[in-house]
Amino acid sequence: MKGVLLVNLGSPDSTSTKDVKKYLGEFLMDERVIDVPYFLRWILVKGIILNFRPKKSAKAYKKIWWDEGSPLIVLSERLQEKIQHKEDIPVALAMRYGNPSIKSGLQELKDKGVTDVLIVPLYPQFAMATTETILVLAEELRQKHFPEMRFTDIPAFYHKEEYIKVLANSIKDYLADKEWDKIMFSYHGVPERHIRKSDVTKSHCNPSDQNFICCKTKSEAHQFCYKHQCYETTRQVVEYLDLKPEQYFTTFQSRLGNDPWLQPYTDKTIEKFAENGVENLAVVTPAFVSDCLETLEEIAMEGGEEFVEAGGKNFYAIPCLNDNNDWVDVMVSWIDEWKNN
Ligand SMILES: C=CC1=C(C)c2cc3[nH]c(cc4nc(cc5[nH]c(cc1n2)c(C)c5CCC(=O)O)C(CCC(=O)O)=C4C)c(C)c3C=C
Ligand SMILES: [Fe+2]
Ligand SMILES: [Fe+2]
Repeated sequence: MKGVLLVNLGSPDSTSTKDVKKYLGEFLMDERVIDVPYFLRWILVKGIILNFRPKKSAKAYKKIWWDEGSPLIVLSERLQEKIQHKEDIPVALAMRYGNPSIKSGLQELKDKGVTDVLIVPLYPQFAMATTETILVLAEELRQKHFPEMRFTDIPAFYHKEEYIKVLANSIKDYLADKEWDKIMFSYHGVPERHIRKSDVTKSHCNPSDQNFICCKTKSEAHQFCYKHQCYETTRQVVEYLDLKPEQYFTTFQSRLGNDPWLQPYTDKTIEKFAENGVENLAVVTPAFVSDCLETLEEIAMEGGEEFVEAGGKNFYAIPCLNDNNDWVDVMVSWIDEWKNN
């Protein structure tokens, strides 16, 4: 029997510093997130980051937490429920870090008699810190606990026409009654090193190149190049919306530590735009399928404040696709395509 496992990033169980510390410990000890040798990672995470970050992050989580729980989890649950409503095979939800775990999601499917699982990482663009770590952990769990199961996965869908269409229409609908000068496409950042590590050609990607020569040059590296896939998402959306070059800009947010991350940085660009006379700025965050700490706090709250303090007037944080009905239909069509094959 066939079944589906949707997988998102995950959130702490609550906004207590203790739960946030536990969650960040699991997240940041992942070798595909902080990709340094184990001993160095242990010192960095357990010896340094976990001593100050949980308190700061817990404060941020408190600002966005809902009565029902973490927005990321609640919105992922709503998506799963709507998909399940339209599907006749079991659809389960799991998180890469925290709860519900991938192991519990697979167990839930197993209990319903599922042996053939479609794993759907809820990330439009591939990154080793997101898609890859989900697939690696799922395979480890399969070998250890679910050897009778067979897995297929939905690869990064940043270039799929139907995804671009729902994303572009969600932007258009949200901004329909608003006056805006520029749309910023803000993607979660990754260290430049991650881009080099994921380059299957070992020589194509140049993550610090601000002219995107490598991203525009056709290469098999693009199948796993986060930077290329982000710019390609922007390119296809602006083409669909028929935007002029001066009406949009791509940036990267949420950096951690002192290594070089993908640039230009969102926070610095928001400030620069306001200082240079942009009055009405809209921000869309296409690396996230569900609204979360990084969109609700870092962009909508912090970014909005920065913009106004630097002289901007109106700041619009465009919601993620969340449980948008057209998005649900696209997901159902991809599941059906696999199911009927
Ligand atoms: C080295 C650190 C990090 C990498 C690499 C990274 C990549 C990455 N993350 C997301 C999506 C999300 N990240 C979220 C929170 C978050 N991310 C990091 C660090 C890295 N992310 C931290 C420390 C945190 C925790 C919050 C904080 O302390 O600031 C979230 C939100 C989770 C929530 O509960 O709402 C998401 C979603 C992507 C897509 C990505 C690479 C492409
Ligand atoms: Fe992150
Ligand atoms: Fe590139």
